[in-house]
Amino acid sequence: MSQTQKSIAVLTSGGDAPGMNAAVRAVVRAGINKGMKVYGVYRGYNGLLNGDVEEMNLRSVSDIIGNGGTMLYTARSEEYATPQGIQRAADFCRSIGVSGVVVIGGDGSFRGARCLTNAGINCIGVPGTIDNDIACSEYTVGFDTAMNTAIQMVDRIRDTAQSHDRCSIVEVMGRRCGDIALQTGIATGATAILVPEVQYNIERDVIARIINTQKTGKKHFIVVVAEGVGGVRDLAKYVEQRLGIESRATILGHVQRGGSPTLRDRVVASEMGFKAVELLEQNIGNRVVAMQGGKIVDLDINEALDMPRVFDEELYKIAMTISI
Ligand SMILES: Nc1ncnc2c1ncn2[C@@H]1O[C@H](COP(=O)(O)OP(=O)(O)O)[C@@H](O)[C@H]1O
Ligand SMILES: O=P(O)(O)OC[C@H]1O[C@](O)(COP(=O)(O)O)[C@@H](O)[C@@H]1O
Ligand SMILES: [Mg+2]
Repeated sequence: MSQTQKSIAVLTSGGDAPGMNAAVRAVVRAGINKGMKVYGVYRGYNGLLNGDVEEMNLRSVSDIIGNGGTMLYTARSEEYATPQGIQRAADFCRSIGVSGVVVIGGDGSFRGARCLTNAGINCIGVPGTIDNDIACSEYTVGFDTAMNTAIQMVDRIRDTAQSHDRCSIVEVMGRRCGDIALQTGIATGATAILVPEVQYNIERDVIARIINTQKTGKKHFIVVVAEGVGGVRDLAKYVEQRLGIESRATILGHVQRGGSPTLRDRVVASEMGFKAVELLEQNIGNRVVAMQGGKIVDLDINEALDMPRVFDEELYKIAMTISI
C-alpha cells in the first residue's frame, strides 16, 4: 500500500432500508476505483466502537444490489451517542488510517455523522430510510420499495375487506413522518388518512368520510393510519360500534422494511453512494447527499439538519378530494 493511499469507511445505521446494499456497493466500488482503501463497518456506529470492520474488495459487494436489508448490518447505538463514544469512534478511525466515513442512514445517523466530523473524521451522509423524512432531500433510499410493498399489502387487504363489506384500518410505518401513510393512502384509494403532521378529528376525518362514501353506495372502506398516530385496534372497534360496519385492524410493521429494492432505489442509491465518495476524495466532510429537483446534490450537514420538513399538504388535499 502506498503511503498516500486514502482510506475511507462505509456504514449503515438506524432502521435498514431496501437499497442500502446498492449504496454500500457504490461506495466500495467507487472508492476502490479512485485508488482508495475502503473498509466496511459492521452494525452502524457500534462497529467503530468495537473495531468490527473489514477491508472490502470489488467482490465483497458482488450479488448484493438486488437484496433488501444491509450486508453491513445496522444498529441504533446509544453508546456511540455520547462524547466518549464519539471520541472512541474517531480515535479508532485514526488508528486504522480512515480519514472519511460514508454514513448511510436517517436523520439520527446524520447527527452522529456531524459529531464524528467535529471529532476530526470527515463524514458524508447518504439518506437511507423508508420514512422519507430527510427534509433537505426530496427522496430517501428505501422509500419507493417500502411504498410498493405497502400498496401491495393494502390491495390484498382491500380484496378481503370488499368481500366482507368491511372497514379495514391499516397502520403503516412512520413515527414522526406521514409520507408513507399519505402516499399509501392515495395509491390505494383510502377513504381516510391519518398522519402525525395534520391535526385530526375522528368524527370529521374518519366517521363523516365513511358516512359520505356510504351514501354513494360504497360498502367497504380503507383507512390508512401512520404509526405515529397509532391506535388502529381502538379505531376499528370505534368504527364498528359507531357505524355498525364490521371492522378489522392490521399493522403492516416490518414487512415494509424488507424486500428486493426497486429500480428507483437501486439507481438513486448508486448515484448517492458515488457522490459521497467524490466528496471524500476532495477531503470534503460534513455534507449530506440529497436529491433536489431530481438531481443529486450535496449540502452542509448543519443546514440539512436545521431544515424543517415540509409535509405535502397539496397531495393530502388531493387524496381527501378524490377518495370519496
Ligand atoms: N444527536 C446525536 N448525536 C450523536 N449520535 C446520534 C445522535 N442521534 C442519533 N445518533 C446515532 O445514530 C444512530 C441512528 O439514529 P436513529 O435516529 O435511530 O436512526 P436514523 O438514522 O434512521 O434516523 C443512533 O443510534 C445513534 O447512535
Ligand atoms: O426497527 P424499529 O426499532 O422497530 O423501528 C421502527 C421505526 O423504524 C422505521 O421503520 C425507520 O426509521 P429510521 O430510518 O429513522 O430508523 C420507522 O418507520 C419506524 O418508526
Ligand atoms: Mg430517522
